[in-house]
Amino acid sequence: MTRALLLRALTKKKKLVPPNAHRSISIITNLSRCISTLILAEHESGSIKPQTVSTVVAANQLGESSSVSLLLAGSGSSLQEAASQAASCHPSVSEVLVADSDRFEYPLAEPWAKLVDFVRQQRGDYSHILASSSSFGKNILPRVAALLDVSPVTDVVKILGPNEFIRPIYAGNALCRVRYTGPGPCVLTIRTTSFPVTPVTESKKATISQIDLSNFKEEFVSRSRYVGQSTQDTERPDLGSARVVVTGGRALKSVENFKLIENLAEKLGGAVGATRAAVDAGYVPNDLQVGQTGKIVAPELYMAFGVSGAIQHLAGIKDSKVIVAVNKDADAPIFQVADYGLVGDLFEVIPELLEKLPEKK
Ligand SMILES: Cc1cc2nc3c(=O)[nH]c(=O)nc-3n(C[C@H](O)[C@H](O)[C@H](O)COP(=O)(O)OP(=O)(O)OC[C@H]3O[C@@H](n4cnc5c(N)ncnc54)[C@H](O)[C@@H]3O)c2cc1C
Repeated sequence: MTRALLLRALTKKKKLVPPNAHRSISIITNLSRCISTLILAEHESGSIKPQTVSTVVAANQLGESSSVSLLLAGSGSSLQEAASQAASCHPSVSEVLVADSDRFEYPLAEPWAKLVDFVRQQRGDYSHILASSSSFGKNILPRVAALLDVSPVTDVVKILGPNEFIRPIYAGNALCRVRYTGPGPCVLTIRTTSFPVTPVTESKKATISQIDLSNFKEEFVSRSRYVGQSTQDTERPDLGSARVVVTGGRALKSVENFKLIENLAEKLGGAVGATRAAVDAGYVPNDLQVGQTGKIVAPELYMAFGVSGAIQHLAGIKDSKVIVAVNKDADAPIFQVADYGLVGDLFEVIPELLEKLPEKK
């Protein structure tokens, strides 16, 4: 592919997306009992996070007559704002449960896991307990499963029925069909990039209930301590849910050079990603790592510069709608998965793209 063609393709981004990009998932279900799902909701600055809404979409696929409850914990006015938003985030949400206490100011796994068990005992049995496969969900749900003495099913990418799921194994090189046969509840983490949220016209507001925490014992929260949180650039979209992701690999060679990737991401209104080699070399912090041991992304446009295409990296990008790769090695494995590939030196290509792409609107 020539540079001129790549540039033309990028300036007409909309056309890059194939018509079948938003795949529909067919569901086989033999539901015989009512499905009642509790979802651990993530929120920030008074807003529910997009991955929680994707988890609601997944919950809907467990069965036709499912009821969906969202559990929000935290403290203060931002929690109540998030709860109010959660109540209308998707028409299938039937109830929003709010645990308002200083003890949940930070998302520590131990008190959260105890809270889930507490809520389950107070509000009745749930057939399913779900969270997204984010660091939040992956931290808490295994503890919930251990408390309930059940085995969790992690990283679900497709739901075939109330107890039958598809999940990736071997760094995404194989898909495994899992049937959960243990006692209830069925505890799942959801790979949210596989459950896109489609716009819904119906608007409905779920009821919001405050959880009575007077019997929630203090010793439940004593084992872990919040130390701190560092948040990167908040101007850019979240890597996990961005429409455009621009990723740089080891070939960038320095922190200084990595600014080329950041400038291009800025121009395209996208998020910055990195390979593990780039992270290990210290060019960017590790929360930008994409891949098997980093973030899973599914943007409309994924651009990889100086990325070889190791399987561990590809495991994190395979759901991207369009993949563009620039690498000076024509045999680099990334070209096997790229929709558009350009054999070239990124230090020439990126400045040219920066010059010729129109300014962000
Ligand atoms: C258990 C495990 C988990 C892992 N998890 C992850 C993960 O989550 N994410 C991840 O990314 N990796 C992961 N890795 C590492 C992975 O195997 C690769 O080592 C890594 O992805 C390579 O990064 P890279 O493509 O930047 O570097 P390299 O493999 O060194 O590739 C650099 C590429 O840049 C090209 N290049 C060089 N100069 C230029 C230039 N000027 N212009 C254009 N192209 C140029 C080269 O041709 C080469 O293809 C994991 C590995 C293991 C064992």
